Amino acid sequence: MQPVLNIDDVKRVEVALTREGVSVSELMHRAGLAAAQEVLELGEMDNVVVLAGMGNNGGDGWVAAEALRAQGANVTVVSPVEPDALPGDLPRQVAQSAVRAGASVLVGPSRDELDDLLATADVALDCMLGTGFHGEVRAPFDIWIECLNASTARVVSVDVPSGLSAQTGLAAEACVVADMTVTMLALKPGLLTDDGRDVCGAIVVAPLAEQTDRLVVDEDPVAWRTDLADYLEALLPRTSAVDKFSRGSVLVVGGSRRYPGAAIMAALAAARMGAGYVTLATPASAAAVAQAHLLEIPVVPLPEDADGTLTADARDVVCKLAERSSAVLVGPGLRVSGGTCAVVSALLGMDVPLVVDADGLNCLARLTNGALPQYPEIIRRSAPLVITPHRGELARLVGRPAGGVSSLSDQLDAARDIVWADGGSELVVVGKGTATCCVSVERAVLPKPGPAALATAGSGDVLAGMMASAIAQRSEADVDPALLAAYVCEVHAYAGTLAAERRGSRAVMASDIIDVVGVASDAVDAHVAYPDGPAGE
Ligand SMILES: NC(=O)C1=CN([C@@H]2O[C@H](COP(=O)(O)OP(=O)(O)OC[C@H]3O[C@@H](n4cnc5c(N)ncnc54)[C@H](OP(=O)(O)O)[C@@H]3O)[C@@H](O)[C@H]2O)[C@@H](O)CC1
Ligand SMILES: [K+]
Repeated sequence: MQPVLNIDDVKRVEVALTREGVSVSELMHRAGLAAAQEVLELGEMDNVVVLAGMGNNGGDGWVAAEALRAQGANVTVVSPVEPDALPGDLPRQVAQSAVRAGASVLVGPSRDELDDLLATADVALDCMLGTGFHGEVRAPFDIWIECLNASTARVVSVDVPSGLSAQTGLAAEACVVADMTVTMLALKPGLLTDDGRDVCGAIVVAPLAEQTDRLVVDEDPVAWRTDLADYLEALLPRTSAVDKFSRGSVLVVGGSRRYPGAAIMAALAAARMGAGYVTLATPASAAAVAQAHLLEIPVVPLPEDADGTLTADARDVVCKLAERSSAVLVGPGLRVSGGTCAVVSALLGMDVPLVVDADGLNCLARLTNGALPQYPEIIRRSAPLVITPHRGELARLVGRPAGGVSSLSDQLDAARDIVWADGGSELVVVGKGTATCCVSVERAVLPKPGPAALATAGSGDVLAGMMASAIAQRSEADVDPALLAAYVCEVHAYAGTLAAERRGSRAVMASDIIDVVGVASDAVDAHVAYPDGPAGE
């Protein structure tokens, strides 16, 4: 797994490195050399343009320029001011050194001059703005970014694409779209989520010092990005010695007269993820339509009110069914009412692994007055509990205003508020977004995010069904619950990719994802188990 650090923690690592004798000047040299090395590895890169800003990100660029010049490249550095006029000591010194080494400098070019220069470039190094960037991009960098994005040069961004917040992943109006980002010391959350996913290109981490790994871990990384090999312990069992019950049984509690579909999709996804036996319990007036869609899955009708929503009387039947299940999912299509809240509350009180999704989460928000971290006893239990909120649901659960969870960083913060208040190892918060985090009290795990095709109605219901299925199949196993949840997200993401290949990237519907869950999990498992084998290539 690769550690992900908040920007403030990256700065602390920088300070810790200086305490261990690696100066900021030395770090800047190593950063520039690391960027130059990546450029050299691209191959025939004779003409290089370096767009340098005024801070240390620019300093990295001047060092890279000198190193590439030493390798025989034609290097032109574009700077807003003369090298001697750079305000920071370090950037000024490395700029003066690059000039002495023969790098050409173009100061304050017009748009046409910059366009002409970039037209001759094989590669452009983006060193305008790094982690010190804030607000909207000011001149001249806004214009430089436009020219760069319009050019045909390969673009390598140093540390972070200029214009992107490395913390939030939100891009300013002007933001470099890179082919590659060489980021210093560790991954940052903003590179992995939201606009960051579209503008970073391939991400290479340059550790800069042998002490870095240790010092990064000392800073308690805000998250860990998984590699496929990390999932080995999370793989679902594949043995011939099974019957339908030993493969895990899942109870899905969901649906309403108005929304029968969500629960149907969750039940189907649970079956496709490998549970041997799935039961759907749904309000009586949704049961007939559900049964018509579910040939292999029994549907149990439950007491309902005049709106076709569960009443509190449903609790007894649900709890009896839950006792016989290896895992329960509650929420998809449920709606929020006194009756549904009573059912969710009863399930939380049981000793059965439980996944709470969608309206199950909205019931949980209502049961805790929109302040779940203040009522940890409601979710504290001995059996596993996985809650799967998207950003809006997560905001409601922790009492933030609408839109109050708007980045991966926010997702991680809000999820931590919940798991730390709970304090137990049974709880995982799967915070869904353009990057999904699986957060337990132990750590936060980031699975590889899926394609935009997954952002479609019902996709979350499918994930929730898959999650309950995986937990049912691993109920006896001692596996890190955040890792198991991340594995399920990874399979869901790959199923989205397969569905997009089959249907077209904008045409995927949730049922297309369900259809390929089985082949997606086979493929992910093969990659995990045999990373170098034919399936892993
Ligand atoms: N951490 C590490 O270990 C290492 C870090 N290293 C490198 O240091 C970088 C961080 O350097 P940094 O702190 O000097 O900030 P940086 O990104 O160059 O930006 C500051 C400049 O940008 C300007 N500026 C800001 N906002 C702006 C806007 N909206 N529009 C326009 N301008 C704006 C700001 O101007 P000001 O706001 O001060 O007027 C100032 O001039 C980091 O990303 C990495 O590359 C490596 O060298 C070694 C190891
Ligand atoms: K940059």
